[in-house]
Amino acid sequence: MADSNHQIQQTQKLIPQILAIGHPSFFKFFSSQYIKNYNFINPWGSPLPLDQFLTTHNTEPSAIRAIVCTGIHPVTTDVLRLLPSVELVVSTTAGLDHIDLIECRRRSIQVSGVGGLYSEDVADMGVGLLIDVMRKISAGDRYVTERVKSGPWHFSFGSKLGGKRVGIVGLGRIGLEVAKRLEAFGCIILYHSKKEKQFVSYPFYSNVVELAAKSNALVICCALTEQTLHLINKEVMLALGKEGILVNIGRGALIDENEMVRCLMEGEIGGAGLDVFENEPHVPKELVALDNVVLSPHASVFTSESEMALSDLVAENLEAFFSNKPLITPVRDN
Ligand SMILES: O=CC(=O)O
Repeated sequence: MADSNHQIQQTQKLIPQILAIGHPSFFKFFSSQYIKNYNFINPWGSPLPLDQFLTTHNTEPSAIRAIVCTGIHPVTTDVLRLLPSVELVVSTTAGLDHIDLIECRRRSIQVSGVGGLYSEDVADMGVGLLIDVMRKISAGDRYVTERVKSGPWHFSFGSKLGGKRVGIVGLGRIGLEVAKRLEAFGCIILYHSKKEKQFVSYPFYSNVVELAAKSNALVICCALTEQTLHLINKEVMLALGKEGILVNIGRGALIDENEMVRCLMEGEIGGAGLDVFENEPHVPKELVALDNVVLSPHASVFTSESEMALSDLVAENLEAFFSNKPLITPVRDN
């Protein structure tokens, strides 16, 4: 018995202990490929506070040098404080609003993100939602399957995508992919970003209200920060106007959701395609009833291909860190 305890302790020393913060499905998939390399300690679903959880699982907090997080639970200063030896936070998400980056910087904790891993998938979803709202694909599906099964069909017209002016809010990796796709559909691209990008010729608007006033649709794909919280407020929505469409593939709180619901109910904007919500998984019930709104369960990053690539990328970042090499996809400015 003593021997086997000793063996377990030795193994724990050799296999890095990693705190897994997030839904177990990713860790299950990841472990199916990299089970031998890492020992994941996942407090998901435990009612215990993290410190008690670690004690109960015989884990010495100072043995944990890395965290992998999937964005469902925040990596706060309090979490980091419990782990005095953490030197790396690996995020499986494009958005990093769940990580206290300031505390990481203060403690010189490295952070890795996903680079451009999801950009195409998220952009596809953004364009898909826009087309769906404009051409009423989901509304048409409900019309055919739930309402008028036997005809005759009298379904209201949608609107043409080609020629529309689309304002992209956040011209980062995802925004650029959205722009590329919509240009191919014949749309005119305008944008708002933290800074003007010299490498594109699209018109830049430092003011989102002005961008909205010049756009038929806004596609929101910027990061959620203190500065961008409720960036899309009543003024922006009124400027977008009664025919205007909002697509959100960023984070729910980028839009003032109560105001958006009111604008949709009162016809102040024309429609919305939403992959994200302010208090997920809560979705305002008013949205469910509207035919000019298309809802998606925060799914833009999820494809079988991206899951596979993500798993490899997380492993590569962990491997780089544990071999004292530079991270593959470090978060800049951290
Ligand atoms: O929303 C998903 C992500 O940020 O990766």
